[in-house]
Amino acid sequence: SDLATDKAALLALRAAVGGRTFLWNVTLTTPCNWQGVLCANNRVTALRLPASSISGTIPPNTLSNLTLLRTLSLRLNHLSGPLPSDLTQLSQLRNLYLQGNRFSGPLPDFLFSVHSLVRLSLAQNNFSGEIPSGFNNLTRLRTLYLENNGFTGVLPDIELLSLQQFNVSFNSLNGSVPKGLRGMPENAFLGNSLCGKPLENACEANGETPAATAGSNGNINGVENLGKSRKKKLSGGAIAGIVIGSVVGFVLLLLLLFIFCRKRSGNKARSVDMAAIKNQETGIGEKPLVEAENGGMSNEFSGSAAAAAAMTAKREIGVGANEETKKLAFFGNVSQVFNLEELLRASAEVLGKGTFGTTYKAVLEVGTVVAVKRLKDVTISEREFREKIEGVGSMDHHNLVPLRAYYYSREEKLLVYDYMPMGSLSALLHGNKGGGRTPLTWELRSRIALGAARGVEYLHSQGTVVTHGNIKSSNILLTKSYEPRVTDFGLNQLVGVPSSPTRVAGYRAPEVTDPRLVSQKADVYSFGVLLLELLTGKAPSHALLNEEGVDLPRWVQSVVREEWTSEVFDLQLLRYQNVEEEMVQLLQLAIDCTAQHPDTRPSITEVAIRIEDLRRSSSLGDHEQSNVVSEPY
Ligand SMILES: Nc1ncnc2c1ncn2[C@@H]1O[C@H](COP(=O)(O)OP(=O)(O)OP(=O)(O)O)[C@@H](O)[C@H]1O
Repeated sequence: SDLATDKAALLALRAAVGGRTFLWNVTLTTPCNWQGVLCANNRVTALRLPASSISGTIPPNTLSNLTLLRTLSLRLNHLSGPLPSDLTQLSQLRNLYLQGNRFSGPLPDFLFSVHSLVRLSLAQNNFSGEIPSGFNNLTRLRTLYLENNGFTGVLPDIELLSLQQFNVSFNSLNGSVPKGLRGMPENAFLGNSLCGKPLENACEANGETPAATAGSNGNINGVENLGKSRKKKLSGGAIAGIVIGSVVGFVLLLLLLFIFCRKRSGNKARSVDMAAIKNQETGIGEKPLVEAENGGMSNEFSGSAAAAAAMTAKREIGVGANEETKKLAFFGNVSQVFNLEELLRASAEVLGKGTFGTTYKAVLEVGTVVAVKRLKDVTISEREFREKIEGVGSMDHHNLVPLRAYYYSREEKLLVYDYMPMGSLSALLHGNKGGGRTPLTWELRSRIALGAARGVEYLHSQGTVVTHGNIKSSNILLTKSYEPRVTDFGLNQLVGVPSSPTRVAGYRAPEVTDPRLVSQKADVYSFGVLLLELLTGKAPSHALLNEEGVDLPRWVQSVVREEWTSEVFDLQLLRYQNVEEEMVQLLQLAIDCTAQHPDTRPSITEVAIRIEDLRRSSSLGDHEQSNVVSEPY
C-alpha cells in the first residue's frame, strides 16, 4: 500500500457514491491537498466530508484500501444501506462519525472487531434491532452515540472503563439501565421505556421490569406508571413542606428582583450624568475616547477601602509635578479628550505586571476607563521612541486594541489604551474555574482564534518587517461581547532585552534569540502555541524550569505521534458533539504553525483562511438539514 493506492481508493469511493461530486482536482498527483483529505507521512489518515450531500451506499472494497485511515467522517449526508463491511479492515481507525445519515439494519458483528475505535457516532440513522453487547470488545471506546435510531429490546451492560460520552436516547429500548451505565447523565437515556437510575422512574422490585407508559413497547405486566407511584408516596408533611418552600422561594425572588431594580436605576442615573459630562468635554457629535463602563464601576470605587486602595495605586502611577507641563500625545483623529492632569487624578488599580512594565486600569473623573501601561527599561532615544510609537499608534484594525495616546519624558513613558472589560484570554482559560465563568465553547474559542489571526494578519500586511513580537494569551483581550482584540504589538522594539529571557519561553520560536528581533514566521510560531493553548486548555511553560509547565508543542506532538489525538483536547471542549473533526483540523494547523523550521510554517494569512474554513464547516454541520442544499460546496 502507498499513496497511489489511497488515491485509487478515494476515487473509487467518489465514483461509487451518488449525490454531489466532491470538488477534487484529481489531476493533482497527491490527494493530500484534496478537500477533506488529510495525510501524515505521505499516507491518507483522515477523510472528512461532512454535510457534502453524498448519497447511496458505500460498496465493498473502497474504504478498505485506505489502510492507514484513522478518522472517517461522512456525517450529515444521505448515505444508506448497512454499515460498510470494509470497516473491519481499517485497523487504525480511531474516529468514525457517521451520524445524520440513513444507514439501516442491525449493527453487524464485524463492527466489534475494529478494536482501535475511540470515538463512534452512529446517531440519527435508521439502525434497528438490539444494541449488541459486543461493544464491550471495544476497550478503547470513549464516545458512543447511538441516539435517534430504531434500536429495540433491552440495553446490554456495557462496562467500559474508558467510556466518557454515551447516548442511546430516542430509541425504543426497554428494561432497566444496566449497572455499568448508571453513571451516565439522565439525558443519555430519555425517549425510551427504560427505568432505574439515572432516570427518575424506578424499576419494579425485580429491577428488570420497565416502567410502562402509554404506547410503550415494554413489558407492562403489573407496572404502575410514574405519576401514580409518586402520588401514593407523597405524605401530608411532604406536601406542606413543598408549599412552604415555594412561598419562601417566591418571597426571596421578589426581594432579589427589588434589589436588582434599585441597582439598575442607580446605574442608569449615573450613566446619564456621565454622558452629559462627556458631551461637555468632547463636544457634540464627537466619539468618546472609550465607551463608558457603567455597569459595576460605580460600586467598585465607592467603598472607602476601595477608594483608599485606588488612591495608593494612583500615587504609584503619578509622575512628578514638573512633568505635568508635558502633554499626552493623542493618535489619529481622536481629539484630546483628557489631559495628563486628569489622567493622573484618575483612580487606578494594577491590572498586572508584564515584560514591558506595569499596566493599570484608570477611571477618569468623567467616567472614561483606560488601560495605562507604564513602560520600564526603555533604552532607545526620545526621537526613536516617538517614531516607533507613532508606527504603533497608526495601526487601525477591528481586532487590535487601539493605542490612544502616549506620554514621554525622561523619567516616565506611558501608553494609554482602550480598556477591555472582559480581560484576557489567559484569564478566561486559566483563571477562576468556578461557577459563573463564561463557558469556553468551540464557537467562542474558534471565534477568538479567527479574530486574533486577523489582527496579526493586519499587522503583517503593513510590511514584511512589521511583527507583533509578543503573541500570547494575556495579550489577546476581550470586549464586552467577547470579540478578541490583540494588544502589546510592536513594544518589543521599544525596550531592552527583558531581564528574564525565559518569561515568554513557552511562546517563543526556537530560532529567536533576541526578543527584539522576531520575524513574521516567529509570530506564527507563537500563534500556533496560542492555538494549542486554546485547544488543550493548558498554559505553555512560563519558565524553562517550571515543573508544572509543559512545552505545549512538544507535548502535543508526542501525543499525536502515539495516535491519541483525541486525548489532547480540553475536557470542556469534548462536551460539544460534532465538532471534533474541526478541532482536529485546528490542532493540525497549530502543529503546522509550530514547525521547527520557519520556512515550513504557514503565513498568518493562510492561518486565518484555514480557521475561517473550518469554522464554516462546523456551522454547516449545525444547520445541515435545513440549508445544506443551498450552501455553495
Ligand atoms: N487594554 C487593556 N484592557 C484590559 N486589560 C488589560 C489591557 N492591557 C493589559 N491588560 C491586562 O493587564 C495585565 C498586565 O498586562 P501587561 O501587558 O502589562 O502584561 P502581560 O500581558 O502579562 O505581559 P507582557 O508585558 O509580556 O505582554 C494582563 O493580565 C493583561 O491581560
